[in-house]
Amino acid sequence: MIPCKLAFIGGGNMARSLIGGLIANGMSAENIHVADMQTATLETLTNRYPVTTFTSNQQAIEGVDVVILAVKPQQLQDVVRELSADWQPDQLMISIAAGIRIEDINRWLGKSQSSIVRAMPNTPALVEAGATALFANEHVTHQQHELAESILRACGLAIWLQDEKHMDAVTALSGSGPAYFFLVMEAMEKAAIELGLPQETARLLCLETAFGAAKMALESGEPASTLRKQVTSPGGTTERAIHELEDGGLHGLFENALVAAALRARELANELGQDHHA
Ligand SMILES: NC(=O)C1=CN([C@@H]2O[C@H](COP(=O)(O)OP(=O)(O)OC[C@H]3O[C@@H](n4cnc5c(N)ncnc54)[C@H](OP(=O)(O)O)[C@@H]3O)[C@@H](O)[C@H]2O)C=CC1
Ligand SMILES: O=C(O)[C@@H]1CCC=N1
Repeated sequence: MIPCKLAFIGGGNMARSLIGGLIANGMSAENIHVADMQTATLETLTNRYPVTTFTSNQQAIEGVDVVILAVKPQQLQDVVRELSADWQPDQLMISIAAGIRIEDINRWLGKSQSSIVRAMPNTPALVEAGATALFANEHVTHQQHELAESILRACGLAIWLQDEKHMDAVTALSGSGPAYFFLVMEAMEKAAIELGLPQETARLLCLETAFGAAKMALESGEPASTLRKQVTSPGGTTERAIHELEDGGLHGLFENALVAAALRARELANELGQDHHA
């Protein structure tokens, strides 16, 4: 059980995943408020979960302990400024927006000593297999620290960062990461279908293989390189396939991809961290 009342501002993809994970983990939907400007988005949510919905952000945060900002980075400044008037000193704000720094959120909120956590979750939170990194400012109390961790841990792994500057790399790795694996799945399935497998057979074998590889890497504790070598018989089939992937520049591609994502997070912070109301 998570002992708090929680409001999501923004009821889109990531909020939906976190809400699904929290409810699957025993959080009472009664304690979850969700605000969004789109009634259709709210309806999609209430069709699945009996959460309380609002079209007013101010009303949604009334009486809650924790507010999770789940709007796009481009919408964050307006939302934080809007919440400022009604913000209570004992409330905890958790921003999941890519890039945006705590110091900017704090300035937009305009209060001294506000408790703010930055978190970078990912969509597998929906099935309680998420991975989230968190960073707290100095005003977050021990109890709020535990609360933030318990909320994100309900959705999977939750780990604290020692330095906020690591958040951009986390965003590039695990925030965006599910999309990379989904892309690899798409590519592998397509190639298997081209080799003649029926679509459903290709899909199931591909997904179980991805799941099995991740489970084995987690449970064995062996480095991925060791596990890869165990599959790669000298002169065998895997060796040929890996040769193709490495020849095609797989390592360099991932390096470029993660650098590009982290740079985009920094760009978002620099573009959007400016005060457009100043
Ligand atoms: N998707 C992901 O995998 C991850 C996303 N994030 C972060 O989570 C945040 C949300 O992303 P995501 O869920 O994908 O985005 P979505 O666009 O799916 O969700 C955001 C929701 O907020 C609504 N919204 C816009 N403005 C307001 C407002 N002023 N008040 C209330 N609601 C508003 C949007 O409505 P409308 O569509 O009309 O604008 C939309 O329904 C982003 O900051 C992103 O960086 C972090 C980790 C992973
Ligand atoms: O693509 C994005 O910007 C967000 C942040 C991490 C995952 N999705």
